[in-house]
Amino acid sequence: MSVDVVIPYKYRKFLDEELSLIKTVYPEINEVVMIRKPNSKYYLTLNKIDIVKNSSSQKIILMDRAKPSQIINLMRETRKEIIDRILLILEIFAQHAGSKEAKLQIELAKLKHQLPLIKETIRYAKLGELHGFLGAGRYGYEKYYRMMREREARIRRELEKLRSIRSRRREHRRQMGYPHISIVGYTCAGKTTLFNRLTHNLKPAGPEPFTTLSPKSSAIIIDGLKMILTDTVGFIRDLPHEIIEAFYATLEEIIDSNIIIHVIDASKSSEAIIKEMVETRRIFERIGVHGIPIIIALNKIDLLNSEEEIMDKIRLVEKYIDGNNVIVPISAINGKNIRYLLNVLKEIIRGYSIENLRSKIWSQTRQR
Ligand SMILES: Nc1nc2c(ncn2[C@@H]2O[C@H](COP(=O)(O)OP(=O)(O)OP(=O)(O)O)[C@@H](O)[C@H]2O)c(=O)[nH]1
Repeated sequence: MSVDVVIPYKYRKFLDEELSLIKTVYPEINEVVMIRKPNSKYYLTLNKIDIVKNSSSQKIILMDRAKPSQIINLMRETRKEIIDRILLILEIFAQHAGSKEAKLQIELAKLKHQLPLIKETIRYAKLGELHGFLGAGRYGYEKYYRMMREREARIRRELEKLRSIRSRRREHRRQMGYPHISIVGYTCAGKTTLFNRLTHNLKPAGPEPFTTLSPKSSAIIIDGLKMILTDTVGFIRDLPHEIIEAFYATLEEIIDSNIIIHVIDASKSSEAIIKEMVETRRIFERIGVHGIPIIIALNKIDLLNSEEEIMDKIRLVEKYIDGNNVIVPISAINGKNIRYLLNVLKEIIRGYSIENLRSKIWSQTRQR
């Protein structure tokens, strides 16, 4: 099924990234419409409405947040289904949801996101403004709304139960005294590939975003030192706060880590890398990551053309880190520098200071 895409002008620099997100669910994109200033009633301006109205697609992907009233008006005007950016991300999550917890979290986020829209639909129905398309009747919507609220309460209770089981499991791990390492980073940075390399596990790793949805942990032993490694869900630029909240249990693991491995795709442009560093820091602040040593795994160096290019990327990232961070350039796919990475992990766990480590790594990197 082909779709039309509406992208606010502010995202023009990330057009490729936004389109690749969409393509993971809807491979066939028909029209791409850029919007400078949304129309207060329809979100789209009237001449842009004509473009999507006359296209052959049945759905419009609106890569922004729109008011419920704007969505309903646009649906009425175009007679097409509207999927906004949050719903799209939830659809991508749903494609990869493995655990029961992840599935419930997605459903909860979806319900929470749709409730205001249903409420607005009821308001319109009460005003008698929804004839024909969307005009399923006020009582139908009210019943649906009540059902959704009940389902929401049930999911919350279930999630609470699952969360406490998981925190008991974490507590157990802590009591066993094993250090906990979380692998975090943007979607498609190579987290799962690195996790697989470090644990020799076989987990799905693919070019499409969000291959990892529920936290997966595995024990690894480096020179007799046992530690627990966890692969986490991928971050996304402008991650909607509704999703942060819904995925709190997943991200919770990060706060409890002794060390964080932040995987960055070094083959991206400098601008994209800086944006990701800044955004990741914001996410860390939001979920309460403080004082945890962070290893920046500058991944995919096999895609860079020369040692100089690798050094350039290291220098770039260095400008955005603090004293608690150390950079290790790696290739998760061919294993380059993985031994360095393991050594750094080991040294941090043994109490080696990041400052000392940093100069050691630098000299090793230069000698390669
Ligand atoms: N060239 C190259 N490709 C890599 C490397 N590491 C990962 N990839 C590729 O990058 C893509 C994404 O890798 P994943 O490991 O699934 O990425 P992820 O960060 O776990 O992604 P999400 O689960 O979506 O958050 C896959 O096609 C990998 O094969 C690397 O070191 N070099």
